[in-house]
Parts: sequence; C-alpha cells; structure tokens
Amino acid sequence: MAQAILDVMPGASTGTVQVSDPLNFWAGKRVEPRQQKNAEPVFEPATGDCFFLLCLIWSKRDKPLALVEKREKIAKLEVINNGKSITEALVDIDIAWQCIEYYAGLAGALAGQHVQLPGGAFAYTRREPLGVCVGIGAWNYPFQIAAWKSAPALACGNAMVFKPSPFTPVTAVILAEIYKEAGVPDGLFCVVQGGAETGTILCQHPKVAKVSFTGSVPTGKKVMEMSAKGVKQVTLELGGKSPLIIFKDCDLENAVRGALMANFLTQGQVCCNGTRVFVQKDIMPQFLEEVVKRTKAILVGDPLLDSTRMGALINKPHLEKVLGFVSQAKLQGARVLCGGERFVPSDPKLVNGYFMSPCVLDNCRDDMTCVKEEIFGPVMSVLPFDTEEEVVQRANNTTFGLASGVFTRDISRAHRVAENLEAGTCFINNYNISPVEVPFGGYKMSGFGRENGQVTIEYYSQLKTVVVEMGDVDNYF
Ligand SMILES: NC(=O)c1ccc[n+]([C@@H]2O[C@H](COP(=O)([O-])OP(=O)(O)OC[C@H]3O[C@@H](n4cnc5c(N)ncnc54)[C@H](O)[C@@H]3O)[C@@H](O)[C@H]2O)c1
Repeated sequence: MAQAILDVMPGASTGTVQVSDPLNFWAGKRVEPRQQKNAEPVFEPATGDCFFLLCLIWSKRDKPLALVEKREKIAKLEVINNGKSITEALVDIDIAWQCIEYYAGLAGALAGQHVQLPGGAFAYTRREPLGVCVGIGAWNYPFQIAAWKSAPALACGNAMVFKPSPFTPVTAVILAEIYKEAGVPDGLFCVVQGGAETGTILCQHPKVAKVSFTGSVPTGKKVMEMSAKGVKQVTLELGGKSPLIIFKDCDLENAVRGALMANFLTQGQVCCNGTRVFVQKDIMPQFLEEVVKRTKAILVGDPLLDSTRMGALINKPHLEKVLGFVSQAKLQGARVLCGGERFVPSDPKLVNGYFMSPCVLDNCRDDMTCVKEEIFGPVMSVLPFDTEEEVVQRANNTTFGLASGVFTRDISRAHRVAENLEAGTCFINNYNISPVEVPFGGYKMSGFGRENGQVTIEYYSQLKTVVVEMGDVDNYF
C-alpha cells in the first residue's frame, strides 16, 4: 500500500494527488476503519481541494526499505497535506530519520547503575519500558512529530499508538510501514486516525502507561487532566510566544536572517517561533529596513516548487484566524510594514489556496493581543527596548516558555541573558535549529518533559531497583 501512494509521488504536482489507501495501521498493516461514517474532507492547502476523505470513527480490525530512500516521496506527500515548501519538508524528513538513527544507537547504551551497600550487599538499577505509550501529534510537523515520539518510545522497549492530527493524517502510516520493513514486530507501532474523540479514548484507556502530546495549551491541559485520572505519565509539548532579543552590538546581517528564521518557517506555524522580536532602539531603523525588504522578497506560492520559500497555511479557518490577528493589531495601534493579507498566486490552480503574505508589525506594545497571544502564522511583532534588564523582564512577562533567542557579540551578555530567560531553549546568535542530539521542550505553560537528546530516554522508561543481600538477614524479631 505504501508503494501505491509513494509510487505516484515522483511525478506528482500540486493539485494532482488523490489519496485512497487506508491510513490506520494496526497489527502490521494498513486497515480500513470498521465504520465508514463521519467522513471529513482533508484539504490540500495549496489548492483548497479535498484530496482525501478521513473517517473519524476508528475501530481495530483485523526486506527493509530505508526511510532515506523514500525521503523525497514522503516529503512531497507532506507538502500536499500540510502546505509547507518542499525544501522545508525534505529537512523535516531528514530530521526524522536522523532521530530514528540516534535513538536506535542509544537503545544499546541504555544502562542502570551499580550501588555498593554495607556488608558486601549491593543494588543495581534497570531501565525498563513503561508499556504502551500514546503519541498525539499536531499538524505542523506531521511526520517529524511521529518520529520524535516513536523513536525514543520504541528504543526504550515500549509500544506506541500514534494519533496524527486529523488535518494531516497521511504520512504517519508510512512511518509505520517503514518500521515494519525495518523489522519492528507487528503491533509495536500503530497509527489510529481521528480527532478529539479518538484522542480522549486513548488518554483514558486503562492499558496506556504514558501520553506524549504535541499541540495547544488548552488541549494539553485536557490531556493532563485525563491522564491524571489513570496516573499516567505525560509529556506536553505545547504552544509558545517566544522572545527574540536583538542587541545593538549584534552582527546585523545574522540578526535579520535569524528573525526571518524565527518567524516564517512553515508559514509561521512553528511552536518555538520567536514572534516577539525585541530590537534595541539604536539599531531599529536599520533592522526594520532590512527585515521588511527581505520579508517582501519571500516567494509565496506552489509549495512543490523548489524556488518557493513559503507555501499555504493549513486550512481556511486558520488562515482567517491569522488574518484576524493582523486586523486586531491594526485596531490596537500596530503599523503593518508589509504583508498581512490574503495572497492569491498567479497560477490558476492555486486561487483557492490558503496563502497569505508574510507580515511585519511595527509600533507594537507589550499589551497588544498580537504580542501576547500565539498567532501561529507568518506575523512578526517588532518591539523597541533600551536596556538589558528591561528587555529580559519584558521577555519573561508571558505565561509561555518554549524558546528564546539573543543576538549579541558580547559573550558575557549572551550567557547572562540565556540564564535569565525563562524558556526551555535559548538560541544564541541563531534561531530555530533543532538537532536531534539536543533536548527540546518547554518551561511554564509551554509544557514539560523533553523530546530529543539523551534525556528523553528518562521520559520513556522507568527505573527498577534490585537490592541484593550477600549475607544473612537481620535476626530482628
Ligand atoms: N511544543 C511543541 O513541540 C509543539 C510542536 C508543534 C505544535 N505545537 C503547538 O500545537 C498547536 C497547534 O497544533 P494543533 O492546532 O494541532 O493543536 P490542538 O491542540 O488543536 O491538537 C493537537 C492534537 O490533539 C488532538 N486533540 C484535540 N482534542 C483532544 C482531546 N480532547 N483529547 C486528546 N487529543 C485531542 C488533535 O486531534 C491533535 O491531534 C500550537 O499551539 C503549537 O504551538 C507545539
């Protein structure tokens, strides 16, 4: 089945792909849902056309080919379903296979500790799996999220049932097939489709030991509440409104590139985006001139073309929500320096796509909605500041704490600011790079637990202590 859809991908162009293969993966194969009801259309963001009908009620029914070899086909499918540019999708797939290789390597290195006790006795610890883990994904990095959750889960000896977002159901099942081809036993990685209802069933299931969730803060709270009832462990990768601080002593060219990286990847639909860009007053004019010039030059259009730098937003309601944030920002006194409007590419097949022009907002204040809330679209809010002390306090004045960034040539300042920012990641003189070796996760309401890096082993395993007596038991009674 994987072959069927993947085989059409090399020659595929925007608006030509229809998916008909079933997208649930259970006991080692793709399976149709038992009931074909409540079907919802899944839209291709670049054309606005339906390319798959997803059944939201799901019920169980009854030679290795490397991921690397399939990367281009999977990336194309990811583009058709998600709307991001092919250049970015290829990077996502590469990060996914790097993550799987990384945890496959770590699997053999899982080890406990040996502890010497008085009288020759000793104890040792064993790292054991948790059992069945559930992964629930967001729609912005469909394949990559499935890999980030399943690779450490399986490496620690767990099974995983993964539920993609109903907006992007297409590629997780291919990961399941790749695992099978690589020798993963049937049933160890399953994919179930659906939305909130399916997610709820998974979080409440008594046999589930852990839920790893990526999504918004409100849904994350519900997941945590449901998991608490069953004393299940949770990892929550939630939203953000991250600060990016640009000091006047920065390398301006790199700071401008960093600000674009921090705001416009995947049409701005990135959880760790640095959307509050604080710029020291002295360099504000030069910064704005460069950033606006380059934002205007971003090529928005057919996401399957190599030249495209920004594709389409995930769906129509989301596009309208993002445009609504821009309108509200204007009403609250922000000035639109560029973009912020629906964009209609000249290619006739893209006229109904969910495109918008990337936006830079100036004249922003900390109390504006666009500065306080996660927009999850290509909208950068620029804020002036005077001193380091002031900007750190303002940067931390948020309930979120996913990421942060600082551009400066002053090495002491860079580390001092990194220490003082309340966020799970601080990028110094770069933004939005995510090597699999490095832990990723939130502070405050952006969640807890980590993905990637060695530490994630601790979130997918539990320690058993074995105490060994070498002498006689005390004759106490
Ligand atoms: N921190 C991270 O690593 C990270 C990464 C990507 C996205 N995000 C965040 O995700 C959000 C956007 O994604 P989204 O719109 O898909 O989020 P969402 O919260 O609407 O949905 C996320 C997932 O939860 C499922 N779900 C919905 N209701 C549920 C319920 N009651 N019980 C169980 N599952 C339920 C959805 O079907 C989907 O699979 C943004 O806030 C973004 O910042 C965070």
